Amino acid sequence: MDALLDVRDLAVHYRTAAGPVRAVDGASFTVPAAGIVGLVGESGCGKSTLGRALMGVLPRAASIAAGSAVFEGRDLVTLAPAERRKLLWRRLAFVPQTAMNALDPVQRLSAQMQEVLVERGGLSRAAAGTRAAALFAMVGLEAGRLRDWPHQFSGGMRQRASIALALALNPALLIADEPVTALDVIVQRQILDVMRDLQARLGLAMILVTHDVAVVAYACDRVVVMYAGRVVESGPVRAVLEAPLHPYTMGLMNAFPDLERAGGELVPIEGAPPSLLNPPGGCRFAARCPFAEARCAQDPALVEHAPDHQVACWRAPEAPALRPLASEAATWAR
Ligand SMILES: Nc1ncnc2c1ncn2[C@@H]1O[C@H](COP(=O)(O)OP(=O)(O)OP(=O)(O)O)[C@@H](O)[C@H]1O
Repeated sequence: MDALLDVRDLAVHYRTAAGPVRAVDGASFTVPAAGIVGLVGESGCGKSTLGRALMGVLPRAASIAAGSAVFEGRDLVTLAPAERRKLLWRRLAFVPQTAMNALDPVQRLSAQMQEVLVERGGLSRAAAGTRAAALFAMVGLEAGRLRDWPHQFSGGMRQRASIALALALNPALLIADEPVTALDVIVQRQILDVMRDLQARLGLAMILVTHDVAVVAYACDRVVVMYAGRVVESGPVRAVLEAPLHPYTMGLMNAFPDLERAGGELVPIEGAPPSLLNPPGGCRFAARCPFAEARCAQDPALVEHAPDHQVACWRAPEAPALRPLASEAATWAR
């Protein structure tokens, strides 16, 4: 697989009074040059931190402690800030967790577009106006709405506008952090349709950070499942979601309603991810895993179990026998 981005053993720590919080603790995965990769896991598993580390927009208390993230042949971890800034918007763009963070509430959309297109992209004002209208059309917004202020937009429209803004300078990789989380299901689907359509038309790569496995199933080509700061399973969406190898992936699939049809029993995974201040040794999911055994006290490595399908679970070879059990609510009851 030709990787656009190759993340290896990436570790990101927050400095706190109690010691380092290992929010990302040895995460490895690749992103191909085109297609949508879903980065999925429960709240607190380190997805947002990972996305922000790749973008170079970590909060002050956080820093990359180890690993690499090679994007178009250059390691984002060691890249000088000035070099990294050159990549932002042009090669690498970001849609932050709330669209209101992407949009400036005190500027009309047209001014925000101009700022990116003229100041960062070097377009003339006239060319920027044409490009802004085309970008709005691409995400399904009327060009006339460029004159509006962000507060005049609905949540879905704001999300469309922030995607248009992120795509302004034709990036090769777009990282979107929970782009549909605050929206109702119908609007979620519309935004995901826009993202899929743009991916296909423009041929770029996207990383879609989400806690919702139904979003991954609906919109993504590949999936990277994160648990407690680590990648526990990754591969093509179909392979991973139709035949999950990790009990955490199996559990996530029971815990979310399907975007396309209602119904079906939702079974939560009891408990919560461990604190990343002092992560447990061995498999980090073991404490919540209905299939944990003595050997799970040892840390399972992320290995290629099937072509292009990686998993970190000692019991992955038994997955075909575990899957039917994992779909029963009783298995997860404590
Ligand atoms: N500023 C911070 N200081 C200390 N710890 C933090 C900080 N921000 C996040 N963390 C911790 O880092 C871990 C990962 O958080 P992160 O937000 O990346 O997870 P997430 O999977 O994206 O969850 P969410 O969807 O809730 O944002 C969590 O344990 C969280 O408590």
